[in-house]
Amino acid sequence: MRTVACVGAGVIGGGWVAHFLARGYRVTAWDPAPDAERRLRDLVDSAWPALTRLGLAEGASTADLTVAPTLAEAVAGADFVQESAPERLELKVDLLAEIDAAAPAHVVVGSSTSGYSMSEMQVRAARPGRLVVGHPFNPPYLVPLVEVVGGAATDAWAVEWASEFYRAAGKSVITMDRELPGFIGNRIQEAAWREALHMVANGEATAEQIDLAMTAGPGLRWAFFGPCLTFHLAGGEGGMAHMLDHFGPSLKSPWTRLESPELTPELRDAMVRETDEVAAGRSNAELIAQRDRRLIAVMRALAEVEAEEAAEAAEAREAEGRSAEARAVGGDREDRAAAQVRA
Ligand SMILES: NC(=O)C1=CN([C@@H]2O[C@H](COP(=O)(O)OP(=O)(O)OC[C@H]3O[C@@H](n4cnc5c(N)ncnc54)[C@H](O)[C@@H]3O)[C@@H](O)[C@H]2O)C=CC1
Ligand SMILES: C[N+](C)(C)CC(=O)CC(=O)[O-]
Repeated sequence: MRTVACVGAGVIGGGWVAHFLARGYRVTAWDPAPDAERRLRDLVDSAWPALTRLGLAEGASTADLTVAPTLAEAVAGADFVQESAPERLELKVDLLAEIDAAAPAHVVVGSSTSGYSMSEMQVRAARPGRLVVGHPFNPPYLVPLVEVVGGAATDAWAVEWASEFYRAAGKSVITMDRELPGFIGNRIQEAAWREALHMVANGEATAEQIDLAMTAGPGLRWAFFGPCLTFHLAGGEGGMAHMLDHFGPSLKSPWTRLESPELTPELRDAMVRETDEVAAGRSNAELIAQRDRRLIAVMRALAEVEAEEAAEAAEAREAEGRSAEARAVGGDREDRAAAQVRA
């Protein structure tokens, strides 16, 4: 497994390219946009310092990227294909059929779609059995999660194979056993996003307040405990059961407005204007560099704490082993003494 083809090389496709290169794969990319190669190489170059800080696979190099002139040439020698074209159903349906026709017959194809089901997308492919969803999170070269799920016509082996491959390529994989609109991660974050849009639409909160509410509040905890474990602790000694009995009824209060708000031109403009204020003049490149440094800082801090916990657990196991041994030796001595008394 050496070569990955990335079809579509925008924000996500380019992020996948950077990830696979950093993991030591050869990558062939294809994107029909005239300026795609320049954009892709810029993205890889801007991601590389973060990836280098995080640790590259042996021999990993940006020189292992080839931008192919055609889709067929990009996928011809691939061991895996990752599709990251625009989120338009018709486009995905046609493109996946084209990839399927051009890629070697045994090769699995993953789609980065953030919402369509593979059942909807695989309908024109001649060999739909090898098509899976592999939904990443931005930027795919740093955020580990990939949600893997097949469609009605996907073979079980392809889902298994893709999950194993992503894992071997350094990702945290959720293999889903059924299709779920929006998968899991987006179901959760879109709920928060709908609430944010409602609050801006109603003039109840600004983009700045919403971002601070998340980064200084729940977001900080969600980096290591998810919403379930976090709320388990909110129930004190009674845990999740007390938490649900205590706060469950308030879920039906008018706090939440989970129907989507009307995305009026006014709401759209307010979101754009207020988010620009939050960005406070920082360019996209500056924001990406800040985001990547912060993500790495959080990942490093967590890795450090996990290593300390693992060392403490190993020490505790060793101490337990030593005292079990001491008890066994003591018991042995007592048995011998008792035998002498009996004799
Ligand atoms: N942007 C995000 O945060 C995330 C996006 N995704 C998914 O990733 C996919 C790509 O989204 P983005 O990278 O954000 O979009 P994007 O607009 O940044 O990139 C799409 C790229 O596809 C290229 N393209 C256009 N037509 C194409 C075709 N027929 N074949 C191949 N490439 C073509 C475009 O030139 C462009 O470079 C979508 O399915 C999206 O839902 C998944 C997770 C997160
Ligand atoms: C905005 N989005 C729905 C395309 C986001 C995702 O799908 C995942 C992410 O990176 O947050």
